[in-house]
Amino acid sequence: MSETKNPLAQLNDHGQSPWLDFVSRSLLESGELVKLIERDGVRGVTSNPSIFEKAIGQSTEYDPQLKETLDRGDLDISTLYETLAITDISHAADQLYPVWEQTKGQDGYISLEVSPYLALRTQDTIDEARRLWQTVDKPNLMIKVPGTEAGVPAIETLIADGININVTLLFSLKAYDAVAWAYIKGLEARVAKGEDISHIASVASFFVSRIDASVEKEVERKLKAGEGDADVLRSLQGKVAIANAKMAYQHYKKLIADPRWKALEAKGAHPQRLLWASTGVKSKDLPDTLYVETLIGANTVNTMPPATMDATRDHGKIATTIEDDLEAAQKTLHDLAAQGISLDQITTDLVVDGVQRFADDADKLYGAVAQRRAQFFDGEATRSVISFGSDALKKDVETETETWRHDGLIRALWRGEKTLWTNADEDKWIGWLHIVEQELADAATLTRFAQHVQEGGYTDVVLLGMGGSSLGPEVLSKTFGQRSGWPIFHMLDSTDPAQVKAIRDAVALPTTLFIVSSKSGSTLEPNIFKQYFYEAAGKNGRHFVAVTDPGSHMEEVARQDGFADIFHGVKSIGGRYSVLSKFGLVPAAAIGIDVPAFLSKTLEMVHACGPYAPPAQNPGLQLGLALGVAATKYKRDKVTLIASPGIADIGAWLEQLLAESTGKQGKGLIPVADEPRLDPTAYGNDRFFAYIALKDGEDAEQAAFVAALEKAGHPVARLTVPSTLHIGQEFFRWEIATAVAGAILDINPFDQPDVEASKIKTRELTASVEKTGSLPEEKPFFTGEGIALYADPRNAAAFGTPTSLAAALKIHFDRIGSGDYAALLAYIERTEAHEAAMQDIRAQILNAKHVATCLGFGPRFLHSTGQAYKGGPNSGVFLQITTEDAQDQPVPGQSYGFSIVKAAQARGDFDVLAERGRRALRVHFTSGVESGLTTLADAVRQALS
Ligand SMILES: O=P(O)(O)OC[C@H]1O[C@](O)(CO)[C@@H](O)[C@@H]1O
Ligand SMILES: O=C[C@H](O)[C@H](O)COP(=O)(O)O
Repeated sequence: MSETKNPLAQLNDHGQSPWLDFVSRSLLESGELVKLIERDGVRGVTSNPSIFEKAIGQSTEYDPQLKETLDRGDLDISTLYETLAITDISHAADQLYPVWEQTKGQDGYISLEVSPYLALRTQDTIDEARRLWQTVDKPNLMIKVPGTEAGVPAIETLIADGININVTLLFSLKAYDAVAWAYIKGLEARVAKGEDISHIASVASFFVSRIDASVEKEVERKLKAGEGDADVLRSLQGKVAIANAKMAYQHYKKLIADPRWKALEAKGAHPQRLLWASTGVKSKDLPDTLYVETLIGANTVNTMPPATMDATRDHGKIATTIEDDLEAAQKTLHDLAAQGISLDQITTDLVVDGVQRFADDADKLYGAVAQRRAQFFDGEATRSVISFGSDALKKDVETETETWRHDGLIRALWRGEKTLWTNADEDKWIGWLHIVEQELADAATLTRFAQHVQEGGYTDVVLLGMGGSSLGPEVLSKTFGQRSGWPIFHMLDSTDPAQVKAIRDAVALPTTLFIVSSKSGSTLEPNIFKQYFYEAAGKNGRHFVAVTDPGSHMEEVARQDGFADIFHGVKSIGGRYSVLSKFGLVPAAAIGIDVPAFLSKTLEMVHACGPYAPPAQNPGLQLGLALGVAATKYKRDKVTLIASPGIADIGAWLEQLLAESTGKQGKGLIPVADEPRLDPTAYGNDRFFAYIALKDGEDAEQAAFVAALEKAGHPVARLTVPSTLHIGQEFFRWEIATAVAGAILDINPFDQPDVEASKIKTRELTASVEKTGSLPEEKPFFTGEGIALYADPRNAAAFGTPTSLAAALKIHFDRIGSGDYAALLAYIERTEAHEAAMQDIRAQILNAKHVATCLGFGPRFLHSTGQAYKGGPNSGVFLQITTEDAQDQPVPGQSYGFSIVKAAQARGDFDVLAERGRRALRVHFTSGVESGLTTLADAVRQALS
């Protein structure tokens, strides 16, 4: 060896291994790392989230790999980041491998940190470390685990697994002691299992410069405040961190002299070396090699950022120093305490701050990856623009976005942490978050089913179900339309006998496939629909399939009656979140929709809304925050849905999602779908508009109307759907948005407590029919003009003895105040003509009162908006419409027909509305629906004129 070693390379001679605290694609590809190893004796590399943020987030070095990866297909942001990081880590491991071999596993390591988001959760840290260890699969990898309280048991378990661990974020002797013992215990556990411990390596990364930076701040504060002894305070600068590290080294010596350690050493264990981390000086007043020169000693590592490494190579003074001036070090620590600065407090705060800093940098890193994903992958999933209408709402949403980012709340949502909502059982209801990937993996089942439908020569498919079991399939069938060569889709979600009969008449029974859909399997309607059509179809179970949750009553029925197939739902998915599970997909497959293509497109939105997507760019989160903040802070709780004609039916699905999820405990979002238009300036300040626009399918008038709404200062979320195949993206976006809005509203978005109440009332009424043969007598407070008016005593008192229907309606409508909504609940056949007639009546109320108006057909809406009407804010004014039915249809096996069921449902509904103190009036048509509708429309006109 003729050449003199540069100072950096001399460190090895003092028993210290220099490691590089940096990694990047160019460092590895340019041969720079190999040069550092060969020329400077560098023996390892460390990375952390901040380092990857610099490498990936602030350069274009990774663009080629990103592009190439995305060209093969979309990935979620964390997988995308990991693909890049793991490529670097593996590459670095290969370049360091010769060092690992030469030093017999003492050095030659590359460290990869577990996600900082997990630093406070033990089991997640263990799972993540194991996953990374297996994925990288290199013997010279170290997994970095924070030395937090949650990290300590993880370290013990991982060491016992045989994984090399770099314990990071250590600041205090106490924390160091805990992790040192975790290492010892982990090794002992291996010995107890008879496993080898000679190949396991670990370092304890003691952070240096951050301590001095904190002390400096405290010293400056004290000097400014004139507290303490100024000279002593000044003398502390640049000394405390080194003193603390020196004490750690003394502790290390004690630990390796402990008999428990000695026993392990005898079995070939490597000591857990102290690694000086955070050795780049943070203060410009301190020498750049300070945290190198003062901490040199046997069996230590110093991981240096490139600048510190360059400075050391250039002018470092290398000598063994770690045990120099121990007394002075002790005095420094004593002086610090005497000046009233608590090192304990500083180090405690630094752990919290360290976790947050790494998480903040990880947020930036994922943000940068997300941006590149958007740039290189034309996923189109994020095309949404929210115009807030006011700076205040915009600012509040931004503040809320920052809270969600800082506190990692979107990840809490994806983990199903129930504290995000009401701490009830929300964690049991998040299966919908992962259903798209799961259904994609099971796509073959649906392809087989589609084939079965085609081979069966079916002309018609009839879906029998309510709410979440029917609204999604309805959107899909209307959005995709009749596919040539595939059966015609029909749906029954009404107990109106005329509607039941209309479906029966519309289909060719011998070539009809019935899909009986009910998650619970116990819902009244699908059960009686099945009885009716099973009889009608000659009890031929082969023409029936069931979609239901495993073990339900419906499954039992399906088995008994020999159904052709039974498809299972997922128990952790509630009805209104089930459209992307078999509940939406079985009917989709039956009418010829390309399910895998549909799901693949949907997955792009799942990725865009994923746990690692930056909150400001997460389309579902942004929509949910806007909805939640607008409702809670600005009373803009009437979510008015406007959709392009080609996807218009999504409004009905959204009504259920929003209303049933959020309308409870006197709070909630009131969805307003398919409402006639009003002059944009005439709307109240209680509206939030959402415009779901089909690209290339926009209606010009509608688009102009939306632009005018924005101009008038209303908040408008514009969501662009690139094509009908993208409709699944809207399902997922809105599911996330609803769950988020639920968190802001502080309700459980996954239960429907008030729907049950009217079901109970209905059951009581049908039970009484069983006994007496008819529904209990009720007394109208007005009859005439072919109608009868009913109300509970409290509501009836408001009407006195009206002289006409119009007079009663006037009293009723006069009860509507600003901020209220008027709802029409029509228990009549849902035909185009009836819908048009009801929409006319709705328009009259809207034009006269300028309040939000809703229209629901019973009993369909009971499984949708019904929850919010009863459990949501008491701002609804309800007009229930019932009719004498011209003709009944029997319910096989029951003493009553559909007409009685529908009447019992309407009465049960009304009773609960009354019980909840709602303003409600029931108009009953005694001479049939057609004349009743004409009479009602006239009376409404008079009442409002
Ligand atoms: O699929 P099921 O269990 O028959 O339920 C139908 C609908 O009834 C409700 O449970 C209550 O209305 C909805 O949430 C659900 O979508
Ligand atoms: O393992 C290395 C640490 O993550 C790194 O040294 C921290 O350094 P910093 O305090 O400069 O961020």
